[in-house]
Amino acid sequence: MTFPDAPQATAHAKINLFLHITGRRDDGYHLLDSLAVFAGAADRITLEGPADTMSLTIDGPFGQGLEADDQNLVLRAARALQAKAGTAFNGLTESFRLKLEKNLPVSSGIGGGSADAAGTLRLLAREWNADQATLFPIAEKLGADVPVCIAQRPARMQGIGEILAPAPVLPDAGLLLVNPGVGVSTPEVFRAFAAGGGITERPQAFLPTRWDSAEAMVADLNATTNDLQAPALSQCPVIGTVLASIGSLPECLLARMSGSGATCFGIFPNPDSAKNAARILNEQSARLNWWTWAGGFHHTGSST
Ligand SMILES: C[C@@](CO)(OP(=O)(O)O)[C@H](O)COP(=O)(O)OP(=O)(O)OC[C@H]1O[C@@H](n2ccc(N)nc2=O)[C@H](O)[C@@H]1O
Ligand SMILES: Nc1ncnc2c1ncn2[C@@H]1O[C@H](COP(=O)(O)OP(=O)(O)O)[C@@H](O)[C@H]1O
Repeated sequence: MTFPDAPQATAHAKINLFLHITGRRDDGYHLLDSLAVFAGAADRITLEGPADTMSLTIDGPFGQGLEADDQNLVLRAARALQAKAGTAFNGLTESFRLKLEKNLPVSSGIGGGSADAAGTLRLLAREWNADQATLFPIAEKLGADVPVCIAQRPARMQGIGEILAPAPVLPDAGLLLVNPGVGVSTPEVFRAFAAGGGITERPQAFLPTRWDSAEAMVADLNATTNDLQAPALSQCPVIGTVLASIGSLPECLLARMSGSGATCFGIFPNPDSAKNAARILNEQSARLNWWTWAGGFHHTGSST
């Protein structure tokens, strides 16, 4: 049982509105230029109580198939912060029973695991009075997407994700997320990208300081792309069906894949038009058992 006032963190889905690959480091990691934003859809992490060692239980619609083992990003984040900033009593570092409510599909290009790691760091930082400067080096080691998930605010991501620059203030647009239930491996998609010819030389994308409407945002996004979409599609052809389905919905302004896939998003004039589109898509594709979510952005303003 979870107590109503148990400390909790929400771990919001990250969406790459565009993703350009600009180079490659000597260690093989790809350099990116990407606009990362956050959707209302979220996992939830709860600190259920004290324990002798860090422990984790998982529930929620996508909890099955995700192990609560040492590799889980919640436990890895908890232990990494514990080692740096944990409070000790009688010679023992404080540990907790953690619970993860997994609402976001796994390995799906919306950074659910990264968001969980960042949410766990925020939650435990409150318990142990750790500041953001302590969290960042830990976040970077946990994964390329974890730093942007700390603030969960729109940011332009560069480097491999560790360089965060201000993003435009977002409009109150509608967002539809659709995942066809097929997990996609991020390293394999990057490998397919490299095998398919690699980097396209192009001028850096222009981004204004704000967008006042979904239409203005989409006008600029139309000059960008997701470089991982074609390689992901070659590995997982159903992504093409998802993109075509989103693009055919009423009032859809843009249909694109997020991250390394397979989740795709649609941009709509406002959250209600996105919810209406989701209702129509769910009726059309009920037999396919796709995961859908519709609403708005989590935060519209950048933190940097
Ligand atoms: C592609 C992106 C875009 O936001 O999102 P997702 O599809 O994961 O949501 C991220 O860069 C993914 O970040 P993240 O999922 O944290 O990746 P990591 O665990 O650090 O890396 C997994 C593997 O992907 C490859 N990788 C990852 C990031 C990067 N910039 N270049 C890479 O080549 C590497 O082979 C690495 O071993
Ligand atoms: N709490 C977690 N949630 C999701 N995936 C996790 C978690 N902990 C570890 N993982 C592992 O991290 C990998 C990437 O997961 P995820 O962040 O969902 O992918 P993506 O960034 O593509 O959406 C998967 O192989 C998964 O097994």
